[in-house]
Amino acid sequence: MKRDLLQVYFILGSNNTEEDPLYVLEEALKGGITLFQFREKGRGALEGVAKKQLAIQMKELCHQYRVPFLVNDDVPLALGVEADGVHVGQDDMSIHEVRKMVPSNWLVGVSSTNAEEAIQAKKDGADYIGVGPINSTNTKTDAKQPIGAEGLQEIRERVGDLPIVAIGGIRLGHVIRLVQSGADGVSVISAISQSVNPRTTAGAFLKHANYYSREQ
Ligand SMILES: Cc1ncc(COP(=O)(O)OP(=O)(O)O)c(N)n1
Ligand SMILES: Cc1nc(C(=O)O)sc1CCOP(=O)(O)O
Ligand SMILES: [Mg+2]
Repeated sequence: MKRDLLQVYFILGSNNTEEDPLYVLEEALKGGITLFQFREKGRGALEGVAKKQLAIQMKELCHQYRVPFLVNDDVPLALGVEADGVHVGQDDMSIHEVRKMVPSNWLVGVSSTNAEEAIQAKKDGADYIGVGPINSTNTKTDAKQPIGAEGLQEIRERVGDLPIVAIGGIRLGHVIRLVQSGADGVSVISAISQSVNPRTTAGAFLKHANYYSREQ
């Protein structure tokens, strides 16, 4: 995959904002997010037809701005809305199962908290890994212990040039250190979804991630 896609990877579900999620997404797209993941889970999450309808609307918005649309966990939904990829964690469908089900050009991302998981994800053919949690987060109730920039750096040293996005409790002030530690970009929910100005915030994240990005 083009690792630039990971620079500002925004994740959103309807329960991550008090605003209209489509408004928040469009503002983030205008600000310059480079990749999007629909993650509809947790308290009050939409299900069934309502979930699919929101996914379709979000995909259409992403495509207007030429940003790939990925779905978290739910591979049948991703297939049903003709997404551009999926993200799975250690407790979700395995990458082998996912690859058997989805078109060969789809992006498949895998979560990794330590070097062993990251090395396995690389062997299994992940397009990228989501490494975290970097910091503590209120957004994911079952998040593991934070690994910090040091944990990320160790994983980078063990996986060569595998594309990496850092995730978990990331704010603008963390971006430089994370890119210096080997991340190709950062993935955030609340920093953008709860910003008073998601467009400006997304733009600021892009500026930081871009300025410090490594030679490709
Ligand atoms: C980019 C990215 N990285 C990690 C995750 C977390 O996936 P997972 O561990 O499966 O947890 P849930 O998001 O499903 O609760 C992610 N979604 N995206
Ligand atoms: C979805 C997710 N996955 C994580 C992991 O560590 O794998 S942390 C996380 C939540 C990210 O939200 P926020 O940017 O608001 O902290
Ligand atoms: Mg998951």
